[in-house]
Amino acid sequence: MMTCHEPAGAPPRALTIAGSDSGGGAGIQADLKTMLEFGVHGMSAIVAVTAQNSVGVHGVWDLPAEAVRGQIRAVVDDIGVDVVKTGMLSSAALVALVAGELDRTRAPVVVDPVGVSKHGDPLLAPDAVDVVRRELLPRATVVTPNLDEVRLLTGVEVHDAADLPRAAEALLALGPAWVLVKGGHLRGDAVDLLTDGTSRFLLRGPRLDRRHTHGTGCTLASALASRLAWGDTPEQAAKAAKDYVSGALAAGFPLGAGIGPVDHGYRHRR
Ligand SMILES: Nc1ncnc2c1ncn2[C@@H]1O[C@H](COP(=O)(O)OP(=O)(O)O)[C@@H](O)[C@H]1O
Ligand SMILES: Cc1ncc(COP(=O)(O)OP(=O)(O)O)c(N)n1
Repeated sequence: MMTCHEPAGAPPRALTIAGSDSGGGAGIQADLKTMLEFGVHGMSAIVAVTAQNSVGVHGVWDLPAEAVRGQIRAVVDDIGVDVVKTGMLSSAALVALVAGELDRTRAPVVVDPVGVSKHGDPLLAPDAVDVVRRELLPRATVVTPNLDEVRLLTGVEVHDAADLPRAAEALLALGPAWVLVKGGHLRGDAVDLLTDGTSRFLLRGPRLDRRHTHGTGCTLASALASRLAWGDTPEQAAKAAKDYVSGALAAGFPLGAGIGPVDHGYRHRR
């Protein structure tokens, strides 16, 4: 276990371990933009490169294990981290590697268990799902699944907001400290449930009828991680993240022929 001193005068340090989205709306690119918006120093370990745009994912290339391990260790062992966020991890071997590397830090870990893209393109191999369950989720401070990921990880089907507590319980049984189940794919209000099994917080936002929603999940998880790095409680961090993603989603803009990105910089364009 490495311990580093947070230098006086430096912002909190956040490491995203995720895939690259060439289109800039999701993945590492969304994470770093969000981290900048929240005033933390964003750092990255790229696990896979995707050729991706507004109409889909056209190619995926995993990085060699050595390259992923090297990036994580370079950051953790010298610079230090106040929070880690994981996103697309692609393969069973890379999920296992990342889970093991998390033991090198005591920082909180936000796990966004990315399964498929908005266009239905797979971003996690089928045989990696069980490794996420067994090796990654027990290390998570907060796990942030959408409803497809809830079904993939637990088999629980969520049809309306009343099903969210059951989904959260099934996820908590896999070992994370907190679960934030995202109800973005429900009808009606966009309701998310945050719980540690004792406290329960419903985060409710009006459903925004927008086409340009690419990157909502990565953005929410990175905002949450950034606030944790500043010392917020999970409740405070999740509320701030929900506000931010709602604003970014309301300001999403068209790019390309398909689904455009949420606007990570919306606060500068008002
Ligand atoms: N149309 C929408 N209107 C308002 N909030 C939304 C909408 N779609 C998603 N959200 C919110 O965005 C965040 C990310 O959720 P979601 O889109 O379900 O994640 P993912 O990108 O992983 O599928 C959640 O807080 C969710 O409630
Ligand atoms: C490289 C990469 N990582 C994650 C995602 C999924 O991002 P998300 O924020 O869930 O956005 P959508 O794909 O659902 O729009 C991705 N697409 N690419």
